[in-house]
Amino acid sequence: MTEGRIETFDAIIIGSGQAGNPLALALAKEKWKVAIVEKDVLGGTCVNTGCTPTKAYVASARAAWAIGNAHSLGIEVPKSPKVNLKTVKKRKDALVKESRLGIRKALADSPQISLIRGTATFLDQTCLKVGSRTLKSNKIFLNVGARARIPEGFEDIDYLTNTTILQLEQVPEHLIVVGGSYIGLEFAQIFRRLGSKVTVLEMGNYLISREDQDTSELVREIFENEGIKVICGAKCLKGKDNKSGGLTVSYHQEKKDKQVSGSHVLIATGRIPNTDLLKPKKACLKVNERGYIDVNPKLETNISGIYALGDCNGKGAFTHTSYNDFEIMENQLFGDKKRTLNDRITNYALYIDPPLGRAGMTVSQAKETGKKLLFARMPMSQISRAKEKGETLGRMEVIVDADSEQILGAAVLGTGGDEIIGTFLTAMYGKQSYKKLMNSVQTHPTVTELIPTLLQQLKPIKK
Ligand SMILES: Cc1cc2nc3c(=O)[nH]c(=O)nc-3n(C[C@H](O)[C@H](O)[C@H](O)COP(=O)(O)OP(=O)(O)OC[C@H]3O[C@@H](n4cnc5c(N)ncnc54)[C@H](O)[C@@H]3O)c2cc1C
Ligand SMILES: NC(=O)c1ccc[n+]([C@@H]2O[C@H](COP(=O)([O-])OP(=O)(O)OC[C@H]3O[C@@H](n4cnc5c(N)ncnc54)[C@H](O)[C@@H]3O)[C@@H](O)[C@H]2O)c1
Repeated sequence: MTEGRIETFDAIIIGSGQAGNPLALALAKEKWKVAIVEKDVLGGTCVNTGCTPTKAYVASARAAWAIGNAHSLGIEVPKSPKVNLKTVKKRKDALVKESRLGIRKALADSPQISLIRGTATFLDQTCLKVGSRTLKSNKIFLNVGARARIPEGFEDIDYLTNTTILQLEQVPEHLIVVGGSYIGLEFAQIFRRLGSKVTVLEMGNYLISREDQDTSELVREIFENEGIKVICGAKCLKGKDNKSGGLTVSYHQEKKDKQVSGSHVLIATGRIPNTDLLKPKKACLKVNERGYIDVNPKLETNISGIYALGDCNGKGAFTHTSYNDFEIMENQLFGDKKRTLNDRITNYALYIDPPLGRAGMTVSQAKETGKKLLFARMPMSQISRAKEKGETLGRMEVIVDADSEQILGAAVLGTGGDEIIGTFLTAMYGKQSYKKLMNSVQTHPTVTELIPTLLQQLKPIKK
């Protein structure tokens, strides 16, 4: 099986992601001897090629948009600000570096932790190979994350992914975005606002297909009003690098073969877990047909002593879900063992502008439960704070179980939606009757202060 010297640890963590780093520190605090293995830079997707850099770009894009719209608030500035993508990138790089250095320092400050650079592959259920080293432990925690999925027909062209688009120093002339979901939409609006012509090609009949169709249609309207071309029902089949420069994407729509050419193509067609790199078969680790490692609510895999956390277990695909996996693991190891995946309420935000904050079920999902439902919706155009800001696009909506009076889900597409959604989420975690929130007094003038009014307007809806 293994040859040479074997290095033994109390725990081995693979991947310095949103679960791996805090777990290493928590185990070290309990005096465990820990190895954390990372094949790339520290911090994983969120820090380097996900949340931090994209939200830094969202802020720059928002500044460009605000200047363009300042005249509507009585501020006279040139309508087309000059965008310097090199400076935008430099600001982003500094933020990323700061986070990465923070992680490096925290890990280095603990004598219990060995940071091992390289790709880990299983040799058996307790041993891993990293370069020429062999590591052994009875506790192995996998936090290997995911990478961009490149569809067949695009492998050989000069495409961009969420990683490489963040290295550009010139704004693309015409960015074609393949995939109209979270990654595609955030980048589409960022680059439109920074000055690109943008075309979004989405295979499904509507954008962000996990949302209710009318939410998706409202997002499409907002995008089209900003000059983004949205083409749905477009199955992208292949890409081609043009001899004269630029690229062409061929797609199938309404039974016809069509094409669109642009200067750059971003592939945003989903993620695949990095579990293949681990050679999971060597450990007899059960991986599903999409490559995700099967776990139970305690994050245990089919192999005793091996756990999977974060995007690679397919139970969440967000930074907060990965971090929550760490919290569950810590509780299972050192706490009262009561925390599990079953406690988690779905929540996330789509960082377009205005943002979409989401908690719990969509209306379509709530209807599928067969419960008696109450529903209310309020347009942002009726909310004073939104009017004062001059940001009246979008709406708030909430869905309630009529019998238990508990909130099943909420969506806030509108100014501050990413923050406002937290009010609904808190009530949901508290398992309170919606009437508690309805009878609360919220601060004026905020969008949140209209949540009690929204709840007063709840009406039964048909299943
Ligand atoms: C463009 C983009 C924007 C996003 N924006 C948001 C957002 O706004 N909000 C949000 O909540 N989520 C967002 N996400 C999702 C979020 O980034 C991830 O869910 C989050 O980073 C959790 O990842 P993780 O901890 O599972 O693993 P990761 O952070 O991906 O870390 C896995 C680490 O494991 C390493 N690794 C993999 N295999 C091996 C191996 N065999 N040996 C050694 N090391 C290995 C990798 O190099 C990597 O560093 C975004 C994602 C993308 C791509
Ligand atoms: N704000 C956030 O929290 C945030 C932001 C970005 C990414 N993320 C995370 O990253 C994950 C991945 O995001 P994503 O947007 O890449 O993936 P996704 O799986 O959400 O969407 C991929 C989209 O590409 C489309 N598609 C697939 N193949 C296609 C083809 N050949 N032609 C045209 N369209 C095609 C699909 O229909 C789908 O709408 C998300 O699940 C999310 O958890 C989160």
